[in-house]
Amino acid sequence: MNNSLYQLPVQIANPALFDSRGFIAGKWRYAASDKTFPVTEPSSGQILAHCADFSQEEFVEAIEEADHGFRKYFYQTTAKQRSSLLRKWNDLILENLDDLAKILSLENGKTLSEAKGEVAYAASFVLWFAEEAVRSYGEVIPSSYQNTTALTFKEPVGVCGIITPWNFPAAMITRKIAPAFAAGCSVVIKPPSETPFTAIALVKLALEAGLPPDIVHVVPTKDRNASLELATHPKVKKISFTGSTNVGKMLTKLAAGTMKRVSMELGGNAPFIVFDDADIEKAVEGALICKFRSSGQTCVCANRLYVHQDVLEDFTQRLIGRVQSFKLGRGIDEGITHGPLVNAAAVEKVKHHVADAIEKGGQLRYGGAVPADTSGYFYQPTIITNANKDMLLATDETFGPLAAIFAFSSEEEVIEMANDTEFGLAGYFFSENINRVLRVARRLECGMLGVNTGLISAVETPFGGVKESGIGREGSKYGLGEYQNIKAVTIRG
Ligand SMILES: NC(=O)c1ccc[n+]([C@@H]2O[C@H](COP(=O)([O-])OP(=O)(O)OC[C@H]3O[C@@H](n4cnc5c(N)ncnc54)[C@H](O)[C@@H]3O)[C@@H](O)[C@H]2O)c1
Ligand SMILES: O=CCCC(=O)O
Repeated sequence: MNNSLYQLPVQIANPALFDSRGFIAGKWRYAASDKTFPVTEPSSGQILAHCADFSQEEFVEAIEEADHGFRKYFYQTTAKQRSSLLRKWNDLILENLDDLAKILSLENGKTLSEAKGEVAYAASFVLWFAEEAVRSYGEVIPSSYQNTTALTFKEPVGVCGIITPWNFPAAMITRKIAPAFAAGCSVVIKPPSETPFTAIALVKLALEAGLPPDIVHVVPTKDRNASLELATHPKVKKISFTGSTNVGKMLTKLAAGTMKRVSMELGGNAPFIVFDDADIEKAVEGALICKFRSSGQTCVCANRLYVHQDVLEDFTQRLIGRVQSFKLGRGIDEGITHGPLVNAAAVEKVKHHVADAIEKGGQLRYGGAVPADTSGYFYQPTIITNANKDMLLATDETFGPLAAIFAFSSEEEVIEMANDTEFGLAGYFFSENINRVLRVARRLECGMLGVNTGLISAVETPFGGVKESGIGREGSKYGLGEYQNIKAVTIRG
């Protein structure tokens, strides 16, 4: 029998990549209890496969083994050795890009071209941190004591607990574990239960690249309490989480019990501002990317579109014109531009936000319903104007294909509206006036800003938020330091 409890509904060149087992203590295995959980294909609502469902005891086993592997030898590997393993892993990901993208598209629902883009994006973190690994320098500090030298060493933090969301099943994992390996850490990964198979496939390739078996563990589970071991076990020295703000806060509180390092990449509520001096065509292009990418299910998706009253109708008409050409359908099928939402609850949330907005005075300009002829978790791309701050969508991340357009009349007013949120992940604005660009860029409260673009994600750019959108930065030259401790060494004589 295939290692998966089901066969994939499409052919892949390397069938061994699709596996429903976890990898703990050097072995691919099912849970000791034989428990599994179903994983659904969002495009059809049908079960894709069942995945091994591990217990708290199995998390403890993985953590202890990861600690052992870290101490035994990974800590002592050279940066060059780790860099070369990461390079091999990057090559294998790219060689298997088509297969990984198919697995990802099936379990997540995103289109095959989006899935291929994500796998390439995921690989870019592996290559980046292969390069960073060998350029991680300590310092010599001028000491204030006579005849004394002060130095810093950068050391791996140790075992890292990794918890990631379903919306980027590949990239959210590599953005964490590539810098962890580059620094010399070991990892225990709890992949999202909606999309565990991409993570499992990536770990298979990491092992094939030569990463030592006892420093990488992937432990799927549907039992949230079991995975909390990653936030409480004293041998875990760092927890790196991407997901919703509420869960991030809960994990941070638990991690405080043993003073773990934390990286928290949390929810957003991105403002997207179109000033009256903007290039409207550019703004529409930006909105298509950052509102409707992955059907609105990215943490950096625009959630509130603020458009100056003088250009509002022009912008809205042009946006409707472009959205009309979207082709909704099964992500993996040819010609589809937009896939489904992840599950029925996600569809219900969009429905609820749309109904609430209409009840509070919003004007439905496009979409606004579940398409009649689909069986999966679909919702039409939807555009609502006359949005206001009392609507749920003003404060709560919709995480779906709903573009809510608010009118504004002055720069001062829109900055206040944009900053009126506890979140601060991404923001976007469009203006052709350089003075305004610099002024507004300084005043918007967020970790990442797109100016005259809807595309901000790239390996070299620090990814992360302010306010309740998180702690820490991923990717870029800052990402490696999140997995390192700085040790100060003062030498007399
Ligand atoms: N800032 C970023 O980089 C970033 C990136 C992607 C997604 N996100 C955010 O993630 C959210 C969407 O993802 P989601 O719905 O998977 O988030 P989520 O918080 O529900 O789940 C994220 C992960 O945490 C696990 N989890 C959920 N509840 C848990 C609990 N009580 N105990 C232990 N583990 C638990 C999930 O199984 C999953 O692996 C959005 O808010 C989005 O903005 C942020
Ligand atoms: O969903 C959030 C992460 C997506 C990205 O890195 O662009």
